[in-house]
Amino acid sequence: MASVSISVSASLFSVPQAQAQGRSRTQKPSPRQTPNPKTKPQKLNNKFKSLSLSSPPPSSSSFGAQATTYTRLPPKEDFHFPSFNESDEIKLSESDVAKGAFDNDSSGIDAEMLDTDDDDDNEGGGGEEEINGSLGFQDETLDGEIGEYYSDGSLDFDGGGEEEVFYYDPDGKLVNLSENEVDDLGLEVKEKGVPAVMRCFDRAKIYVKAGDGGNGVVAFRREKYVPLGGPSGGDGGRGGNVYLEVDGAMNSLLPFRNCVHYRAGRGAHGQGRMMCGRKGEDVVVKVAPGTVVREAGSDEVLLELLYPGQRALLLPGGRGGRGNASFKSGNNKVPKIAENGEEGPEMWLELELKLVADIGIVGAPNAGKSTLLSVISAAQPEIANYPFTTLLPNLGVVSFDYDSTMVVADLPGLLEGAHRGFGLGHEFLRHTERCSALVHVVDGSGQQPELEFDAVRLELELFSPELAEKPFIVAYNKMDLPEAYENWPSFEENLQGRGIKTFCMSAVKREGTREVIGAAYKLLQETKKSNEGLEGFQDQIYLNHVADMVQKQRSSSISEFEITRDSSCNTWYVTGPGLQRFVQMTNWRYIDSDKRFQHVLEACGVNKSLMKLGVKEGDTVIVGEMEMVWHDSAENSGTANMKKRSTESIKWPQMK
Ligand SMILES: Nc1nc2c(ncn2[C@@H]2O[C@H](COP(=O)(O)OP(=O)(O)OP(=O)(O)O)[C@@H](O)[C@H]2O)c(=O)[nH]1
Ligand SMILES: [Mg+2]
Repeated sequence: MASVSISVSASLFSVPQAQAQGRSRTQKPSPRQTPNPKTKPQKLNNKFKSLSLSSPPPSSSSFGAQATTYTRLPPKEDFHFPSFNESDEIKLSESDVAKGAFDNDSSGIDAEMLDTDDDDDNEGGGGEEEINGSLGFQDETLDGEIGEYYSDGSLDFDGGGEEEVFYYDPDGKLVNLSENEVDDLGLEVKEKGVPAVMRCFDRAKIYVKAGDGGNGVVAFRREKYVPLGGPSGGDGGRGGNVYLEVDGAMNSLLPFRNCVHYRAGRGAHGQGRMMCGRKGEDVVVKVAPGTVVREAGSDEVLLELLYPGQRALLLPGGRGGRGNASFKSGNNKVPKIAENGEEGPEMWLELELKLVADIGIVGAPNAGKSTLLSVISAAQPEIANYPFTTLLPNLGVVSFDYDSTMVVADLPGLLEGAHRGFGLGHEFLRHTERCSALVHVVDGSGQQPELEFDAVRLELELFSPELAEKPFIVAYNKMDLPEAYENWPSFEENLQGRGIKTFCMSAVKREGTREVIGAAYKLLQETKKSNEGLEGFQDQIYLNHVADMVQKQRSSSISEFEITRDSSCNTWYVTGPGLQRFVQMTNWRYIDSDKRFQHVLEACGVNKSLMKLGVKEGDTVIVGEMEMVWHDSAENSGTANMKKRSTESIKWPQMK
């Protein structure tokens, strides 16, 4: 293994890796490392200013003829910091993680960045730490301990006792703290995570709110020659609904990075002359096929939106408040009462995308997965001779003829230990859960293709046993290379001995790819056949159950309530969804609202229950958001009329 190529590969693929693994603040920096730059951003920025900008992102073409597939990371001695004196160019990863870390003036890298002294040079430390951080990757030592390599060749172990954190104190002095001390000080040390574009690719958190209903109004008809025209206040309009719709053109949840809040319009208020308010505008949130919806903080899946065109009514808008025309009755022909519009429900949602692909291409980094996808479909994924070229899944449509097509997903490479968060592939493995079958690409030119195959299989099994049970075929790639050609017979024999269907191909030369994809299609057909019964059923999935739940809660009876008492402050809490909704919709500006409120409390038994529980004169009673004071003077008056007694006994509302 040529050292140059390895160092380059390592430096390139470790860029996203360091991000994906999110080196935590508790990880111990290597002895030569200077403090975590995140603890002193100013220094880091200054450093970056002096180091960055002028260097055009170099291309990978001049490197990597020797790059190899890794199922585990290269040994420490093979890894060294790339020489920046070379005229060779380096291609930075798409994610621009390390953007700015290299100086254009490549007569050499900044001396401080390559500083191999053990001193704690603060000024140079920011740059060095960043380079180290971005180039860090993990390896397993002989005794199985997990360590992290850094570009200066140092190895750092996770499990080595109490972790340390370095930071600059206000005087600019370097301080080394244990984790506990950091917590005590309440220092905020930012964790490195996966880049936003990867984080938001298949996960999003959004806020949705249905529109509030418009208010009803009190109005009376006044018209020439129409004496006693009567009430004519119109009802408010209904609030807009929130829908979730599957948009076939979307293939990620990235749009939610910029737009988080979705609010439907509120209904217009009613007007005189019996004019009802306009309905609020609906809001349609478009999601990619394969989106799973949960309420934030809950594991329960609310919806699975799989097929383009599917539309779910998620939150129904609030009902419009009734105007006084609606309250006209034989007893009260001139009602001076109208309702507020009902508030629209709101919710934070967690969206998770699981791509809906028929076939998933899995394998170790650099095995040729993207090359295979580019050959069998019109997709043009990035292909390069270094691991982790693919940072996000790519989709391609393979069409055999007009009728038979299938969607194939090329996923980021899997490393041994991916289930523990090594590399990137694990982040995206859930996308294979919906695939009907898998194509496992193996780099035949690797040193031990069988081991590579087994390592990736193990990762799949560790991620999810169901995934490992999916039907799969193996595509042994790079047959055009002599090493692969030589290894093929033993590989084939080994796998066939285990009853695994194996094909050989050269994706670059487009040889053998048809057979591979033909076999994958056959597998797909077989799986579809066995799932036929289920598929028809899936199309009939009812998607409005969340809205139904909301409606059900809305229509819950007003007489279902609970009374609790806080004896320390003589306060009674009357709670119940029906009552709360009633309070919210009561418009206290109108005189008749008070009477109606009293009447309802009496009718649904709140007053009776309170008296039974021993409510006393002057106690506070809280119903919904309304706070009132209890007066039991009417009880002493001895009137037998409950309604009247209630009206007199409690002076509603007495705002505090
Ligand atoms: N010689 C030879 N090289 C190949 C073949 N297939 C792919 N390659 C090369 O292998 C390198 C990696 O190919 P990719 O398709 O990017 O590999 P990948 O598995 O998608 O890699 P990641 O996305 O990094 O996981 C590229 O330089 C390809 O040109 C092949 O059949 N023969
Ligand atoms: Mg790829």
